[in-house]
Amino acid sequence: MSVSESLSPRSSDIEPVIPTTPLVSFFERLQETALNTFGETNFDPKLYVDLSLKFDLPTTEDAFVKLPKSANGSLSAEDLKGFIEKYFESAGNDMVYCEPVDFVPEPEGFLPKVKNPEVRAWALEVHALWKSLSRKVSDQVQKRPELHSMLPLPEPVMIPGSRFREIYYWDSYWVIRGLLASKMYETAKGIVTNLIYFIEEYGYVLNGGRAYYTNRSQPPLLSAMIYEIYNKTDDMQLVKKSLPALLKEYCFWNSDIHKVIIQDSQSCNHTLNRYYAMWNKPRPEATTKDKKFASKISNVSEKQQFYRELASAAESGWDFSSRWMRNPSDFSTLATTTILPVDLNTFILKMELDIAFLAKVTGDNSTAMSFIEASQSRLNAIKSVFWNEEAGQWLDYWLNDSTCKGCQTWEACNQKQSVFASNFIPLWVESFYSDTSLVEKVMKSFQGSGLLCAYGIATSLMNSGEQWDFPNGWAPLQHMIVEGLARSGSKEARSVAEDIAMRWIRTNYVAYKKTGKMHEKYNVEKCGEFGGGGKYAPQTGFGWSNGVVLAFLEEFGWPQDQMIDC
Ligand SMILES: OC[C@H]1O[C@H](O[C@H]2O[C@H](CO)[C@@H](O)[C@H](O)[C@H]2O)[C@H](O)[C@@H](O)[C@@H]1O
Repeated sequence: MSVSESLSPRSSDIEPVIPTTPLVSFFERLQETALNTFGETNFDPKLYVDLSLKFDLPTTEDAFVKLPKSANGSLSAEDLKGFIEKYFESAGNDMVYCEPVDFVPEPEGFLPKVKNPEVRAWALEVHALWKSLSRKVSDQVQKRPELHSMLPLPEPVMIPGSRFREIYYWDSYWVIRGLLASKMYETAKGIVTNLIYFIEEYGYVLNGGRAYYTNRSQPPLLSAMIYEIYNKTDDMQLVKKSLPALLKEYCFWNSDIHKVIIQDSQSCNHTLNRYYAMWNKPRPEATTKDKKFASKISNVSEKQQFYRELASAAESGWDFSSRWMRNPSDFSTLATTTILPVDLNTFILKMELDIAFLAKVTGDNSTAMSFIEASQSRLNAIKSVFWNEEAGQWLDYWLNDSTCKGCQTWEACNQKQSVFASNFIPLWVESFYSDTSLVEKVMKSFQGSGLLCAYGIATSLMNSGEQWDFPNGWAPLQHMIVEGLARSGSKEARSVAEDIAMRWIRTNYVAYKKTGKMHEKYNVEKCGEFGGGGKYAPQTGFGWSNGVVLAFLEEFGWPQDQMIDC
């Protein structure tokens, strides 16, 4: 029996939906009323699901239904504003600022390779941003959780910033990489403790720390966080505490809904994974928008499926992208659950390798062996299903349908021929470095792909208007590709990596000087310009961008007389 078969719970429910709380349902009603009353201008639906109640839910609902309505059922903006002020705490009040225990303005041994004084001064400013992003869940949430969508957590968190006022799963990996460069090991461990707490409570790491994020996860990088922290701190206690949680998380990703079997041309079966949210309704943080996107779908089960595709795209972290659409100009053709994604399977390969490593250091050789075997099977699967020799890239694989009963036969035409940054993510994992001709081929393919722009790596080649597409560049994608090239063992690849890191640092620096802020995403065609598109206004702060700048400066440094302006 394989490691995933022996660990995986067999769910009989193939279309699972995790129920939401009465509070979140009420917030959704409030959100819809707010849109109808205040109008579209500057409307952010997430604001309404991030409020806290001042009184209990029945009292608040009672006051809500008693609000005076005109003949056509509408409320006055003044009445609704007054109601919100009287009955709710503002969004963000459920977290309090908290000074990180291990923050010092200039840590000893901070970024030793950064010699240029201007770059060093800026890096210290970015380092200081940890103070503005550090929060602790308020005591009010711990005392009366039923009044809040914020979930209680044992340790402080780093929020991404702006409208993202809670912890996020995959963002935390790059936050932690930055914290390690900032020598803030205790803060990094606290973040991991929170994510482990999610696994203990829910069986997996939630998309984020809110009651409306309990129906899906995000790209699984917890093992990678623990691996990085252990390498810097040798903290065996942390490893021992995390292993049971990692095994549980591994089961979650290998549950029936996430698992797909593909039979290759040699009749060999491969198990791979996909994103699959346990939700078939509008995402509460975007109910008003999701209903609008679904408005032209009249069939009830097709509508439910569309909502599942939306939530599954959110689970992928790439919400939203032409990558998940059958027809990139029609958002209602989202088909996330019909795709086996290259990056998700790379993350699970990394999880297998990390668990094997962490089990070995605790002396648990039998777990280590099983996970080495699991990683070898996945390597074969990645090669057989995703690798495309002609392109020199790993391509997402489109399933024949999303039901995934039994196994599907591999067909070359099901590899998606479009170029996405995710096609190069496997190079982030060391398993591929021993094949020097493969590294060379992938590097050449990347250089000729069109993704490498003047100020970083574009997410795709298509300008669909979605945020996970051209011309946006995202910190996590820059980091994984740069780190993969830099560690691959090829000298040339390392110098390509350094060049990309410098382009990215430059544009982050110039944007910071212009706006005073670090941004969630950047426009890789224009120096110092932040990204746009998508379904919400561009955000600042910003956890993963700060983390990647610090990690790049740690790895490559910045020479004394190298200019940083564009
Ligand atoms: O509210 C819309 C979506 O917001 C999140 O996604 C985006 O921000 C996250 C935090 O930086 C990031 O992890 C994700 O990659 C972004 O696309 C949230 O994760 C989504 O679930 C949510 O629908």
